[in-house]
Amino acid sequence: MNILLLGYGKMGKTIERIAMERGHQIVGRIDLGNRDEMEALGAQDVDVAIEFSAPEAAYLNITYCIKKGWPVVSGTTGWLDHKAEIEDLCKTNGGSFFYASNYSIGVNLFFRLNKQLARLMNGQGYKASMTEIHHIHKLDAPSGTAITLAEGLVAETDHLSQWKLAPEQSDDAITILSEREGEVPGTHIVKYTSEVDTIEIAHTAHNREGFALGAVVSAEWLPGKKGVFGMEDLLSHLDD
Ligand SMILES: NC(=O)C1=CN([C@@H]2O[C@H](COP(=O)(O)OP(=O)(O)OC[C@H]3O[C@@H](n4cnc5c(N)ncnc54)[C@H](OP(=O)(O)O)[C@@H]3O)[C@@H](O)[C@H]2O)C=CC1
Ligand SMILES: O=C(O)C1=N[C@H](C(=O)O)C[C@H](O)C1
Repeated sequence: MNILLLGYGKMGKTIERIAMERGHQIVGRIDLGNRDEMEALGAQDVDVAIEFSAPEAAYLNITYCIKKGWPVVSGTTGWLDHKAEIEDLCKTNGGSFFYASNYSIGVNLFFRLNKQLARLMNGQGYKASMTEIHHIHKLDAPSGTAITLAEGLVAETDHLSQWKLAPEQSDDAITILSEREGEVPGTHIVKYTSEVDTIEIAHTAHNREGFALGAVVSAEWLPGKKGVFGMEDLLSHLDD
């Protein structure tokens, strides 16, 4: 496949390597300085765009791809206030849009475990909290993954209705603590505490390979499908 990379930083470069190892061609590597190269590409030049850029850039990048008729896989976090607009645009234009806050298979299994644990813990008198730890270059907080975990947990917990970023807190919210340390690729911890004990589950990424492989597999899956998709569509075979 001919893949256009929108965002050529830590993730863009890892995705490039994995995509080439899987036999794909990279037809453009776009960052802030060379957007004219993207504008020179026609509808037929790109089979799929993979977008890992920055919170302030994602909305325009994805909009551009959809209007150009390119299927687009995005993993950029920190812009989801505009996701409903993108979904509408995709449907209106008959486009193909795939989004995940985290493309790693392990994290997507962890999302399911998180919801199962939340169902078990509901009404048992524990206080839930979450910690996410990432490298010091990360622009957004909390992480997109932490938001997905919090939404899953809140949906399964009767007395919770929202999340808050620490130090903010309230009785109806799960608090997310965001820590930034060195070059940590991504760690997420969900914790339940009572007066007598603590139960916690954690996912620790050792590098960016899992995120990048998931994005490339999603990009292989998307072309030819119309609409808005996510990891639950890609991984639906896990339910069999
Ligand atoms: N969903 C997932 O599984 C994962 C998501 N992410 C998310 O992906 C995003 C990127 O992460 P990462 O690669 O680590 O970040 P980097 O900062 O390493 O790379 C971001 C890249 O985007 C480029 N960029 C900035 N603005 C634009 C623009 N307007 N158009 C095109 N490119 C632009 C930057 O260019 P320049 O250098 O010129 O500024 C840079 O090359 C983040 O939002 C992160 O949270 C990360 C890992 C996994
Ligand atoms: O910025 C990162 O690095 C990561 N961002 C994603 C997020 O915000 O959840 C996914 C992963 O944790 C790495």
